[in-house]
Amino acid sequence: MRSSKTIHVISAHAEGEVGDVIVGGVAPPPGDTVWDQRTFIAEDQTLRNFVLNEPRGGVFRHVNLLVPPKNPEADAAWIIMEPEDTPPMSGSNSMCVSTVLLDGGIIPMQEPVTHMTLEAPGGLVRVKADCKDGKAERITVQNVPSFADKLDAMIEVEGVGSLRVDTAFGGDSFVIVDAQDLGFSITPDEAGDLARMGARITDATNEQLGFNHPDGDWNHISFCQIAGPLTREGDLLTGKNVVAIKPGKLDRSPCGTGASARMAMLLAKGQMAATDRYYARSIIDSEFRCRIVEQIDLNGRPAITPEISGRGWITGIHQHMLDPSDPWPGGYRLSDTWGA
Ligand SMILES: O=C(O)[C@H]1NCC[C@@H]1O
Repeated sequence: MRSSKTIHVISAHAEGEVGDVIVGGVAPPPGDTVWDQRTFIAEDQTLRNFVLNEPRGGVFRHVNLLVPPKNPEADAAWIIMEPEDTPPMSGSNSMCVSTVLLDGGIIPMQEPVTHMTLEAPGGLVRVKADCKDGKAERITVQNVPSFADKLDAMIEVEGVGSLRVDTAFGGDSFVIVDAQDLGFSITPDEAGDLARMGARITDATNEQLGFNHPDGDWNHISFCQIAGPLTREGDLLTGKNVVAIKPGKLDRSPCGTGASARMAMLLAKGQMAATDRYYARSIIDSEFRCRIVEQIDLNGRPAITPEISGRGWITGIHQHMLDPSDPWPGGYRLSDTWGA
């Protein structure tokens, strides 16, 4: 057995969404900030291709690279690699990383609660982990500033016609559409159609509305959130949603950045009070428990600090290797599974 590189990975999922964590074998990428390191990874593509592409990866896989923190407040830092993007933040991936850091013994666990500050490319996130018997049982993350952007905008989507949409940022950028407007009930048998429709709506929104983060460094819509109806019991809003991730898969978790974006949008529309809670359900019926921690001002724009909470589990340990004679060191993608 021979290998020109060996990458050590602890695999995990959070409420159904895969988030592997590279814990060794990769030197920190160049860059003065974690954002600059993210940009290197996104432009260079070598690591992304190696871990995301087949035969090691697959369209369902997200991979996180632990890096030494740049911010002195942070206990750990990481870069998120998703099928299409290398994003500022990710809810399910932050929960996978927290689970691996604690259950894997990289950061000492304090029972019953461990507090950590993690540095994502998009900023610091505060983590509270409820821990018992050596297991981080629930990960609660205070996300980066989230805000509504365009409300009740109209776009034209091929095969659909005019569609009413909202756009919002929750650590990543979303177009949010009403599932009922598209005739979806968000059930597993609709998965293929939801993924294809979501990718088309994301493309149409980028062409017709666009998105610019006020910090100037995230200038497209990444995801389409197809949002089911909400029910209210007292101060608790509950609702299903599904997020289409380009080129053509669905988030199996309720999507933490999506829940953050949806809360910012609901607050802006007066459909959620700052004191309400929101339980987001996924297409496989997993749940993130969410709330608004505070309302803030983001460069003159009303924004929120969202909190998202879910569970993560380790699924295995892998060592990815590259035999020098392997003709596909960068792997490959085919549209049978990578197409929308
Ligand atoms: O929970 C989230 O925010 C994510 N899940 C996969 C895609 C998004 O980054």
